[in-house]
Amino acid sequence: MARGMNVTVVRSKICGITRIEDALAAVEAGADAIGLVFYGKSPRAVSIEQAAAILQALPPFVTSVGLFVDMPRDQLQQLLQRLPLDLLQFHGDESPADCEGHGRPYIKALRVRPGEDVAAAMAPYAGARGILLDTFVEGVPGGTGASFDWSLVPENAAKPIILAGGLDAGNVATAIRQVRPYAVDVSGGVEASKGIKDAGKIRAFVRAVRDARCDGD
Ligand SMILES: O=C(O)c1ccccc1NCC(=O)[C@H](O)[C@H](O)COP(=O)(O)O
Repeated sequence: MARGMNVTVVRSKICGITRIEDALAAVEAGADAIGLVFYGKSPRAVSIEQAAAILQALPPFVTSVGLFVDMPRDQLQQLLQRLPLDLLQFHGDESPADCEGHGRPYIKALRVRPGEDVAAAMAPYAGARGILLDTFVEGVPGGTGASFDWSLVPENAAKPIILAGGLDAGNVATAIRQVRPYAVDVSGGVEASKGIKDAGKIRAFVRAVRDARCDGD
């Protein structure tokens, strides 16, 4: 039983996309979603204009995810008037109320500390479509390239779990077998340099996700 849902195919999101060519490489590799970072301190941040061009270039049936870190509500709502993002990912200290009321579904990212009670941390976000579990690094809200203790992921999570943090083509199959997530998410593990994706690494990652087999499958 995958955490949160009983899926036979684990979905994948390629995050930190900054170029149309990288978005299309993710789509061609079979990724299910792409992530666009609207957090200015990240080397993967995109402008509204960059994001609009990337979204315009996407073919159908690929979910576009906007990533935010404690963005003021009015600024977020102005951005959403200009960008047809399918899903919002809140990666900061947003309360459930901060995540609601934008007219878009959302996922909440939780950064997992050693020994964290993840089920308790998830509980307030009943309105989320899913919970992204990432690695806690002091002062770095996301894109750390570091993994966390996957044994901390609750067995019967109340929401679909998206596993993130330090994944790459070399470890994602092990992560899937251990955690059995609804989906996986990667940024640094498919890059040539910060914000510049490597199409070959993207293909290898998605292939490794597709080839991963859970016990009993
Ligand atoms: O990717 C970033 O630079 C980033 C910056 C600030 C907030 C979130 C960010 N990324 C969010 C993601 O969903 C990443 O894919 C996730 O943190 C995993 O990153 P990585 O460990 O590099 O695969």
